[in-house]
Amino acid sequence: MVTPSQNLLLQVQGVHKRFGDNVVLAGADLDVPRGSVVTVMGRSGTGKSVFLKCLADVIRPDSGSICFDGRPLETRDAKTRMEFRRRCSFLFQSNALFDSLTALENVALPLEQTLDLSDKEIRERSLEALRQLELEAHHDRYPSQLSGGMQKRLALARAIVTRPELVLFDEPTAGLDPLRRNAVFVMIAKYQRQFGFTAVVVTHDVPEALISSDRVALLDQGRMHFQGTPAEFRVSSDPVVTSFRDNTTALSASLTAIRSGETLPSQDS
Ligand SMILES: Nc1ncnc2c1ncn2[C@@H]1O[C@H](COP(=O)(O)OP(=O)(O)OP(=O)(O)O)[C@@H](O)[C@H]1O
Repeated sequence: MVTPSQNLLLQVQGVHKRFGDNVVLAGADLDVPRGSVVTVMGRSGTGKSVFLKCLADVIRPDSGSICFDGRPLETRDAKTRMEFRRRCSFLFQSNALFDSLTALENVALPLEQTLDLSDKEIRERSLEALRQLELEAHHDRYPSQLSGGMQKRLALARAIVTRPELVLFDEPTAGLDPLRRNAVFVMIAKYQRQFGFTAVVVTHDVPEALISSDRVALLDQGRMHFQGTPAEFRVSSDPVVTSFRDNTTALSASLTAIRSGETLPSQDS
């Protein structure tokens, strides 16, 4: 049983999830202080997305406890789960925008689904969200008529239009080039400060995560091997952390070399 902490918007303890024989989460914990950006890192396939979906109430854990604002998720009835959906938004890897809807209609959707507002109020609030993300002039465009960065901003406008307290970002930079990746992290930091939401981000982009997060966590073999500040992560002597850091540094060096046209030694040599 989790003892709720006032300072924590989310408290995750001992979450287990398996799919058949595949044990993905084996007792994962995470503390998310109010108003902070917490980034979960880990190797590919370690279960970061599954973990985030458990937080979003999209996947139900087999066991463990997830407390949102002091209330355990597992005991919530339909009404309070609806309330949770209003207070929490999920930004999908793929943006999950509807191609057949305009920017304005995409942003209006969560308002129509979660709040009892008039058509006029929905339009005004949707336009306001577009304005805040500097997209108002494009309100009648379809997602395919927007650039990759604008689509990301549109997805964020849709995620914040209900004024959520918690925003969950699943690989927000997936498929973007390095410049656009930086822009996405800047965007998250900027709007997190502007709107004051709490953010949990899942990413492969370790250098960017270490710069832009208040806290980071490392998921490995179903558990969080590390939780702390980026400064603590940089100097941690935990073997799992050092191995992850070394691999990331090696990968970064290889990518820099490829970008600058150097020939890399063969993997076989
Ligand atoms: N709905 C599902 N049904 C069955 N297995 C699933 C399901 N969702 C995820 N998995 C499995 O859970 C494991 C973890 O997947 P997940 O997508 O969470 O990893 P990840 O750490 O986010 O990976 P990546 O960084 O490559 O995106 C994988 O083995 C995946 O096949």
